[in-house]
Amino acid sequence: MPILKLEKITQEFGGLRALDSVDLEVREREIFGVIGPNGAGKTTLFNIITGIYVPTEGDLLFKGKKLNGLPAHKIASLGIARTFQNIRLFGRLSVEDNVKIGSMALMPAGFWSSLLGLPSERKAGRKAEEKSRFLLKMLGLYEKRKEYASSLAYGEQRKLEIARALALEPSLLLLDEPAAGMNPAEKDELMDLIRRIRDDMGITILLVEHDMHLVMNICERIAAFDYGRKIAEGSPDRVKNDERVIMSYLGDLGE
Ligand SMILES: Nc1ncnc2c1ncn2[C@@H]1O[C@H](COP(=O)(O)OP(=O)(O)OP(=O)(O)O)[C@@H](O)[C@H]1O
Repeated sequence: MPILKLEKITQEFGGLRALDSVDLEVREREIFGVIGPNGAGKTTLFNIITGIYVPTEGDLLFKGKKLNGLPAHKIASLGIARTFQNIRLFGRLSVEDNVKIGSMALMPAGFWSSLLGLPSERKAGRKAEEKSRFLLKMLGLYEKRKEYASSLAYGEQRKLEIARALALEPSLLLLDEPAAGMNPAEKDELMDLIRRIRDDMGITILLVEHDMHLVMNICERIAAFDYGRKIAEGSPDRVKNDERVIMSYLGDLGE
C-alpha cells in the first residue's frame, strides 16, 4: 500500500486549473521528487497534501485513510510534516526553541497542564528537550542552539526548518525547494542529510526542487508537472529523457 495516494486531484482558483486530475502514489520509505517549471502546480500540490487547500475534486489518502477536508493541524498530527519555499521560522526565538515548537503539536492538552506544571507536562518538556538536542546534533546546528534563528546563515535556516518539521515525528516529510539559495557544498550536505533522514529514521520524503542535480541524484522516482498535469513519471533516467519533460524545460536539464 502506498503511504500517500492522490486520486484525480483537481484544484481550481477561479477559472484557473492549478492541478488537473492528478493521480500520484508515493511508496513507503522512498525519496520521491516533483519537478516542473514555475506555475506547474507543485506548491499547490503540497498545500493540498498538508490541508491548506481543500481540493476542488478528488481524494487524498494517507496510509489508506482519507484526508479530505481535514484541517492542517490534524493532518500534521497524523504524521505529515513540511518545510516551506519561503522560510518560516520564528526569527526572534532561539534555534532550539524553534525546534521545540515543532514538538509542542504532539504534547497533551498544553495549556492547563503547563500552567499547573503537571508531571505529564514536565515529562513531555524533557522529551522535547532531548529530541531537540538529537535533531540539532544531527543537522549540525547544536553549537548554535542558543542563537536567534534570524542570525543563522540562509542554508542553516533551511536546515533548521527541517529540524522543526522532524520534531513532529512525521512518517512523511514534504520539502519545498530545500536547496534554494544553497551553495554547492551546502547542497551536497543536504543530499546526504535527506538520505540519512530516510535511511536512519525511516521517513518517506516527497520533495519539490528546481535543482536537477539534486533531484536526479537522490530521488528514486520523479513526477514531472506542467500546467497542472503530470506529464511524466518514473526513474530519474526515464524522466530526464522524456520528450515532454525536455520540451517543457526547453531542453535545460543539464546537471
Ligand atoms: N491561492 C491562489 N490563488 C490563485 N491562484 C493561485 C493560488 N495558488 C497558486 N495559484 C496559481 O496556480 C498555478 C500553480 O501555482 P503553484 O504555486 O502551485 O506553482 P509552482 O509549480 O509551485 O511554481 P513555482 O515553481 O514558481 O513555485 C499558478 O498559475 C499560480 O498563479
